[in-house]
Amino acid sequence: MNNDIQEVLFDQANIHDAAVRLGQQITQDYAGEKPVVLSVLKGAYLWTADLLREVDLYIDLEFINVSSYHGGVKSTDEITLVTDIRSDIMGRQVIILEDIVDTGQSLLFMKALLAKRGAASIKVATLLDKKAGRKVDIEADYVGFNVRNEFVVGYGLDYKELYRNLPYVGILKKEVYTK
Ligand SMILES: O=P(O)(O)OC[C@H]1O[C@H](OP(=O)(O)OP(=O)(O)O)[C@H](O)[C@@H]1O
Ligand code: HPA
Ligand SMILES: [Mg+2]
Repeated sequence: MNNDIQEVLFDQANIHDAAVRLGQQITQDYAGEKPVVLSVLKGAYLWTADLLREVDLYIDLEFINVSSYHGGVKSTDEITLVTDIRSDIMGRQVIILEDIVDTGQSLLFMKALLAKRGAASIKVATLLDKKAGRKVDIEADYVGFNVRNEFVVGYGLDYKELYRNLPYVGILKKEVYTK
């Protein structure tokens, strides 16, 4: 599996530093509040575990599963709500946890859904921000790292459902998905 990686961009130590930095910011920004944290499956599973252990707040943790890439390297431009949340978010402060914001379409879909359901505020904490990939005008509030316009895998991010268990984020060799 490691042989399919062209370059390691962020290792475990880098990611831990980002979790500490963002965890402290979120703890300060939401002091005295009890936000709902919405983790976006599957990609955000490791980021959720690492970031939230650096957040010193009472939080409600919820999971939502939206899918756009369906395993490939390109957004299908069609967002599917695979599993919805069960709790009522009316009047709540919501923090969405993403592994990556790329075209921005998944995020736009979720923000619209949460706004329609009456969330009081919606912010986004993403490990990776691929600004060059954007197709819609949307930004994350908390960003671990900016990433260049390459297809990356690892630490939750997949290609054909594989590589999510790599302990780092790296660029997938092009030959893996062009052959
Ligand atoms: O900004 P976008 O272009 O919408 O891309 C970002 C989203 O796409 C990926 O999810 P994917 O659809 O691959 O589902 P997964 O998390 O289960 O892999 C990623 O985990 C983000 O949720
Ligand atoms: O670069 C990426 N890698 C894996 N999944 C993704 N989903 C959006 N962008 C990416
Ligand atoms: Mg994916």
